[in-house]
Amino acid sequence: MQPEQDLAGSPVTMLPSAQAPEPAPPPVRELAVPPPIDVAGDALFLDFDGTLTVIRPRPDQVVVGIQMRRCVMRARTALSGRMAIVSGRSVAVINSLLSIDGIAVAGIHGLERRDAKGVWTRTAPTTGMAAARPEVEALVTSRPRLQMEDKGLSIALHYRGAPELRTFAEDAIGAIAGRHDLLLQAGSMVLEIREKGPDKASALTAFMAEAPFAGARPIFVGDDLTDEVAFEAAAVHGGFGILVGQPRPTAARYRLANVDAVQAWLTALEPAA
Ligand SMILES: O=P(O)(O)OC[C@H]1O[C@H](O[C@H]2O[C@H](CO)[C@@H](O)[C@H](O)[C@H]2O)[C@H](O)[C@@H](O)[C@@H]1O
Repeated sequence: MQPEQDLAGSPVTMLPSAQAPEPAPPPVRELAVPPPIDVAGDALFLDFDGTLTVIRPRPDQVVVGIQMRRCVMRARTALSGRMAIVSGRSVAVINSLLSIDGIAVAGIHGLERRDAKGVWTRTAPTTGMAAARPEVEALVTSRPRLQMEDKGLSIALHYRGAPELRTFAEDAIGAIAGRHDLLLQAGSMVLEIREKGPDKASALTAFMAEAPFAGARPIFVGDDLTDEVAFEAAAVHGGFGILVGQPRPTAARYRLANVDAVQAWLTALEPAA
């Protein structure tokens, strides 16, 4: 190996990359189980997939358990309506899967929102998304084990059924996002191209500016990487996040192990004094 010269002119021996020291991974904090919900002062923001429902091989296989639905309804009543679902799914899909009349929902990661009074806010679709759509269709035609989920304001490319295609999918969808000026967002074995605009953090912030959420302490419960910004937003508003799943570097303050633990935590909510 030839020594190279550093800026001061001294010879510097370059290590082959195999010998270069790996940066230490960030330490993973062990998080405590969250305290009970305070029904007098808390507002609850719930992610959907992986939080209220167990992850399934395909998005259309998901169902909400009867008991979980009851828990969510009971919590909403106990919190005097200070509850919203904040999901990557569309509001329409949340409505049909959860089927709770009038519940506040932010869908497609915040790009659409129906508030507690039933008022809608929706990001306008761009021509970029329209131009990207046939390109994603062609991609999935070329690799049928990838799955396309068209949500209008975003298109998800799922590789849960073909994990070995992850790098291919990242490169291909990344190029499409770049060509059409769309955001690329990674989730749980999914890559999404989406319109620019609100995310889960801004959705939480928007709810917190309105009745009946204003003045409450926000708690955001979620499992996915896309929930991290909402954990941070909850903290900014004086609350905290609860990570669902395995420990990982996170902005959440507490952790629940899985969907069953979320249900148990919701079931144990304290009645108002
Ligand atoms: O924000 P969320 O409510 O957690 O939604 C995130 C995405 O969830 C769905 O995909 C994920 O769940 C599927 C069903 O369990 C699973 O098959 C997929 O691999 C996961 O990524 C949903 O299909 C997406 O649209 C949401 O963005």
